[in-house]
Amino acid sequence: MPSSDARSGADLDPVTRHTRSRRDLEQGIEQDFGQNLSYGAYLDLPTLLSAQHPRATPPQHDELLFIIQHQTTELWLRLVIHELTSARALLAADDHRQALKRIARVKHIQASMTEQWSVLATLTPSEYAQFRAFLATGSGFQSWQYRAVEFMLGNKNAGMLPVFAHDEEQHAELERLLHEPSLYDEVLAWLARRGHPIPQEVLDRDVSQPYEAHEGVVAALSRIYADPQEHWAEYETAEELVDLEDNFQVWRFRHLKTVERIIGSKRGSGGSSGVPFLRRALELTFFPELYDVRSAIQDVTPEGYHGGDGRG
Ligand code: HEM
Ligand SMILES: N[C@@H](CC(=O)c1ccccc1NC=O)C(=O)O
Repeated sequence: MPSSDARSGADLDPVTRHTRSRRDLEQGIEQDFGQNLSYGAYLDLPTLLSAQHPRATPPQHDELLFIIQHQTTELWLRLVIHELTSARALLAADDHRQALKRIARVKHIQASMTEQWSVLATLTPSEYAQFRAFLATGSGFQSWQYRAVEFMLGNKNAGMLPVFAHDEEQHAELERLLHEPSLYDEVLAWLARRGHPIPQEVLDRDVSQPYEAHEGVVAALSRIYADPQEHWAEYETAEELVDLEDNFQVWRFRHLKTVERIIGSKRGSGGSSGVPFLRRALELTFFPELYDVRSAIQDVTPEGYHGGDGRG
């Protein structure tokens, strides 16, 4: 009589479909980790899993959620920076195909980061109030990786640097990114190299300054959007950037709504007005002309159409 495990297939050899003995199983599984690199060592889990330090006294059950939510976001941001750094370099080397591959991955990471807000949304205002005071003046304002991503995408704001003055390395890294071309600067330079009429003053701009929209860029993009088939690489790249910005805004919006339901209209621990400050950030745009071009696209009208109420 076969065991119920064997009947369900759980203990069958996947190749021979014969029942595996306990000894077979034990032989197949690596048990001597003295010589080989183990799972935990490769991933440095001892470091990762000993990096959660709740501060509230008496201890509060929900503080671990708060810490892990931030740490997972910071891990994803680390990968976003890695991918965007590569995407920018690939574009500078005229390899837009590989750059798009990097951007595709960033879009999936963003989706995951956004989805993750639902975990934090299980934190009620009463639960957060039990440990909020222990966070003192800590705030997302001080996330240098977040600021790095903002700079890389093109939201250059030198006013954010003093926040990192206490950490020489982080400050220097952000200062470096501030003076490097953003992803958008690289895309515009790439378009120019492909023969699109990007104004010289845009190509020569001081990249450490906030980007300002230029009519000449809207005109260049209008040609691309008027004939996608003819300019497919440029058109596809432009739409990928719009996806990136769209995803970023959805993340910002979910942050805002989560904050709203947890602290209401309290001021932020980082010194801002809180929800009104986060709401203003929704008006920021990384790639202004990619939105402007949308209103410049001519609607195709049916033959013989002379305007009116849509009934011809
Ligand atoms: C209970 C949860 C949270 C609350 C109440 C909250 C609240 C706030 C507030 C009020 C601000 C404005 C700055 C300030 O005055 O502090 C802010 C900024 C920020 N928060 Fe959060 N936050 C929460 C969770 C998170 C999480 C999980 C992350 C992920 C890393 C995060 C990342 C950020 C970032 C990056 C900023 C700066 C945004 C910018 O400069 O545009 N926050 N947060
Ligand atoms: N700004 C939040 C505090 C906060 O969220 C926070 C505190 C310490 C470390 C990270 C934080 N996350 C994001 O802003 C608040 O005002 O409650």
